[in-house]
Amino acid sequence: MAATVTVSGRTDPGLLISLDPLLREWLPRQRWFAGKGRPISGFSLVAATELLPVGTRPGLYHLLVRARQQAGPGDCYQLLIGVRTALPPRLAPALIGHVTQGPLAGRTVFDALYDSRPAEVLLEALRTGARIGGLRCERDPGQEIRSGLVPRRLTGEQSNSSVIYGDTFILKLLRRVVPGVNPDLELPLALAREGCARVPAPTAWMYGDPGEGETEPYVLAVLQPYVQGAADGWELALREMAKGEDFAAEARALGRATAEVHGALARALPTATLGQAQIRPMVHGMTERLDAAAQAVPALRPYAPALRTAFTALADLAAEGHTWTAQRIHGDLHLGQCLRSASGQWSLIDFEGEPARPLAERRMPQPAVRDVAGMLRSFDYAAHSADPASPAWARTCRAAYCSGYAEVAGADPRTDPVLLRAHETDKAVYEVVYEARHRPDWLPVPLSAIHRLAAPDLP
Ligand SMILES: Nc1ncnc2c1ncn2[C@@H]1O[C@H](COP(=O)(O)OP(=O)(O)O)[C@@H](O)[C@H]1O
Ligand SMILES: O=P(O)(O)O[C@H]1O[C@H](CO)[C@@H](O[C@H]2O[C@H](CO)[C@@H](O)[C@H](O)[C@H]2O)[C@H](O)[C@H]1O
Repeated sequence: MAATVTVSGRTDPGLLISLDPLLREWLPRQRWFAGKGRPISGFSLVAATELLPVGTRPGLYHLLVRARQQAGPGDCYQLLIGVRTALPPRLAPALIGHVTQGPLAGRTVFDALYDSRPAEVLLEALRTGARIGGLRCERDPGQEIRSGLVPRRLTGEQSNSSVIYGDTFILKLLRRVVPGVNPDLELPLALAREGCARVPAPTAWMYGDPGEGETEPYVLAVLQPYVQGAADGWELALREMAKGEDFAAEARALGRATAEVHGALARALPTATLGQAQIRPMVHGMTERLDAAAQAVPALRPYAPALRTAFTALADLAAEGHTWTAQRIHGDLHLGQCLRSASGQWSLIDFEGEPARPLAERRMPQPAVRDVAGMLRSFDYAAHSADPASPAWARTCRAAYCSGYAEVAGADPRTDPVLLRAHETDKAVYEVVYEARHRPDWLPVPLSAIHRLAAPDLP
């Protein structure tokens, strides 16, 4: 591959002179930008690598850029910046802007993932296990990657950005990145070692060297086999519900798949026992999140005292000496993270956890019921986003999912209602904040669950 490294971010602030005014406008408009609603006060370059020289069509920079917002260091984002003299019409949606200052003055810069050549450069780096400046690729020697696979960008709103290569592989480029082990690579690798076929095994991945004052590398991208002809659980559930079809058999299969993945994770990675000393901070975290959510979303406030009882009930059980097992889990499981292949097999994807939480927290062993609660919420979401809402549909799916889970795990999550209610409440509170921030029209969906969770004994 022709890529050369000619730029080190720490010694080339000139690049940011060109990009700064454009990124201030463009970055906050991206779905994956985590700091919405707070103005950007400036940028610093964590790393910059020239992958294709400026002047070729296109020039290509790989950047790790920290966006400062108010106090604190700010979040670091991975950007692939294409550089051309002018954009062809097909790349119009990728436009970042026309540069008026600094070394790129007179050029047009754009999100290079929209363009095929940059996507090919990435695949070639992964295929060959390349080391390019601060970027380092590794791959599973047991999986073949053919060269020349044709890329297409995955459209649709995502937390990150993905490119599909010849319907054979999918590359996920992480957008908001932090140094350290990322569960989106760590867990699928562990599951592959364990022989668990429910999760596509990583084929190749890319690290970025630590920035100044940092000790751990960044996980930047993961390539994995593309599940062809797959439909995600959310699409399927809505489709079946609209036809008046039962989804119980699929919900049961999903319960079984979840339990298989949990079993493999418990075998592959450390587990822990949670007693009062561990439950107390967990409950404290749930309560804090509830309080913060009630501050941010006024509609939640009337329910807060009743919701808090879901957490205190768990603390009370722990105080009585009850213990629970914790293990590594998916961390943000919902119907959209489940893919059904053309042959009807379910896979789970996207092990990043809730992206807003600190990495260390996301990597801690937790009760597996947390994932179960995520899926139960998802059936409820599907049922209450339909018009008219179908609570009975949700009830059937939720029961079938728990039964399927129990068939494999040997224990039904419903036999621990206090733990389950605490986690469902915590998830619904998270969803209220998520929807208020990202999709205000959807806010009534988690709020209807909040209403039910606050009065659990109502029919
Ligand atoms: N292995 C795969 N095979 C087929 N499609 C996939 C695969 N992995 C992800 N996808 C598709 O890409 C979308 C985004 O992937 P995901 O890992 O959830 O990224 P994000 O973190 O950006 O939400 C999924 O909703 C799914 O449609
Ligand atoms: O898939 P992501 O990692 O981006 O997860 C985030 O976005 C999800 C929505 O796209 C959000 O999920 C919520 O909405 C889903 C329907 O769109 C529903 O199935 C989920 O149960 C509900 O939580 C997720 O919470 C958020 O982290």
